[in-house]
Order: sequence, then structure tokens, then C-alpha cells
Amino acid sequence: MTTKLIEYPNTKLWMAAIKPPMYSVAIMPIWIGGAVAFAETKYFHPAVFSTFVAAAVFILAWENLSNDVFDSETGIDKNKAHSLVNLTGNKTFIFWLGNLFLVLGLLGILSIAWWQQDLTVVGIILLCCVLGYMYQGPPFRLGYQGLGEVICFFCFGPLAVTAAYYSQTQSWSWTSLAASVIVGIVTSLILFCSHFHQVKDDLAAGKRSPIVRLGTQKSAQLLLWVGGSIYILALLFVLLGIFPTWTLLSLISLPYALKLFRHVWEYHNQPEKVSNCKFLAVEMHFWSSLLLGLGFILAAS
Ligand SMILES: C/C(=C\COP(=O)(O)OP(=O)(O)O)CCC[C@H](C)CCC[C@H](C)CCCC(C)C
Ligand SMILES: O=C(O)C1=CC(=O)c2ccccc2C1=O
Repeated sequence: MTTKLIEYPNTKLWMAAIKPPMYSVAIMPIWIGGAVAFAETKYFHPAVFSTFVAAAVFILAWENLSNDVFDSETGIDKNKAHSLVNLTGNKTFIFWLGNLFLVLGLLGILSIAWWQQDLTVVGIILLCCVLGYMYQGPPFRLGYQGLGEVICFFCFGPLAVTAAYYSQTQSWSWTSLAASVIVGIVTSLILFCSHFHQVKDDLAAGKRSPIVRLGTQKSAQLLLWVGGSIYILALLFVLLGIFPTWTLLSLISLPYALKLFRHVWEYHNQPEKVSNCKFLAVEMHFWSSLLLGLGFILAAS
């Protein structure tokens, strides 16, 4: 069973393989954790923040490179021209480059622990890395069982946001946890959306993504409910006094959410047309998270 290859010119192919916009996904949990910490303590440690952002980007680069390596072993990416392994034809190089990024990322996290004389952040981020490995690496490959979105929620939501908050304050916060639920949900939606156009290849490789399990129509409906829930949660947290009123700024990102929902609703069963929906989800994630964090900063000023 083959899927029609999406044709890209060469540079576009490399950009599609490297996926620069996707790296905002690593930055936003650190931004939200830092913003809540600033709102609550009026304290901000720029060196810790920028080291954490760089480390998160390196760790996500490792995750993506090793994803291409592990997927090349199951054959699921055989029709994916924009896989780094297919593009370079050198799996070993991509594997070791990924490992180098992991080491750089962990060194960044270790330097935060050293500044703080506290290993808590290292423990939380190591847990994210273990879960990130279990998502795609042998013998677990939990993503193939449809568990990727749950792992994604915890890693980019409660774990990463809490670690970022802790790196600034060396304490815990319910507000940070509430904000992390929103970030976790919207990050999982990106992964969910990335699977709409891959049903044929996923089925052929035995990957039971949520879209394979539910079908594209039900998945398009679910996207609407789960995506809408982040705005309802933000409103609820403001009404309960957990979030400052300024965080309602995140509602300004609603047009990006509606653009995504409409696109998927219309094209859910047309792989070529729906294939860009994960980047619409990245836009929704970027603006909703940026504005949520800004709301916390403005409330503190
Ligand atoms: C590589 C990821 C998704 C690609 O998945 P898939 O194989 O379906 O896609 P392709 O068709 O494009 O091959 C991302 C997976 C994320 C994972 C569930 C959790 C990652 C954990 C990270 C290590 C956490 C980093 C947190 C950071 C903020 C410190
Ligand atoms: O390539 C992808 O599809 C994804 C890459 C990635 O780093 C990521 C991170 C967080 C949520 C989703 C995704 C992807 O879907």
C-alpha cells in the first residue's frame, strides 16, 4: 500500500524535514512556566530561562532526529521524502547527531541544577526524555499503540511547565499546574493533527494512531471539542481566580483555532489537503501560549 508522495523542491524538502516552526513547541512551556513564576514572585532569572529554552530546543531536536531513525526501522516512513534519514541516506549519522543534541540539551539542564544546587529539574526533564524515547523507540514504540498524545500532554504540559516554573522559583504552584494543562492539551493537538494524512501508511505499518482508531470524521469532531476546551479552561480558571484577568488575552488566538477546525472539518479525509493541518495547529499553539504567558506578565506589572 503506498501513499502519493507530496512533491517539494529540494530546499522545501529540507525545511519540511527540519520543521523550524515546530520548535516553538519546546519554547512555549518554558515561557509559560517563567511567566507564571514572574507573576507570582516578581522574580525572573534570565540566564536560567535562556539556558532552559536552548536545552528544550536541543532535546526536541534529539526527539525528532531519533524519530526519523526509529521510523526508518519499521518502514513507516518509506513514503516520507522529508525524513532526514531518507534525505541523507545516512541513518547512523542522524542517530549520532540526535544523540549529540540530547547531550547538549541535558548539559544545559545540568547547568541549571548546578546553579540551583538542586537536581529536581534534572529529574523532571530526564523523565520527559524517557517518555520521549518510549514514544518511538524499541521495544516500546508506545506511539504505535496510539499513546503519543497522552505522553505529549504530560511531557510538554505538567512536566515541562512545572520544571520551568521550578527552575525560576525552586517551589511548586497550582497556577502553573493549571496553565500546564492548557499547554499540554494544545501541544497534543499538534501531534493528533499530524496523523490525519498518514492513515494509510500508519495502518500498513501497524501504527494505531488515534485517527486510525477513530476514523477521520470522528477525529475532526474530537479536535473541535478538545481544541475548544483550552478556551473554556482559560475562562474557568479566570472565573475561579486561579488566573489573572489579563490571561483572557489568549482568547485573541481564537481565529487561529477556528482556521484549524474549519480546515480539518472540510478536508479530514483528503490526505494531500489536510497534510498541512499540523502547522495550523502549531500556529494555534504558538499564539494561544504566547498570549497566555503575556497575560501573566501584564498582571504582574
Ligand atoms: C517526534 C514527535 C512526533 C512525530 O511523530 P510521528 O512519528 O507520528 O510523526 P512523523 O510522521 O513525522 O514521523 C514528537 C513526539 C513528542 C513525544 C510524544 C514526547 C516528547 C518528549 C520530549 C522529549 C519532551 C521535551 C520537553 C522539553 C520542553 C524539555
Ligand atoms: O513532526 C511532527 O509531526 C512533530 C514533531 C514534534 O516535534 C512535535 C512536538 C510536539 C507535538 C507534536 C509534534 C509533531 O507532531
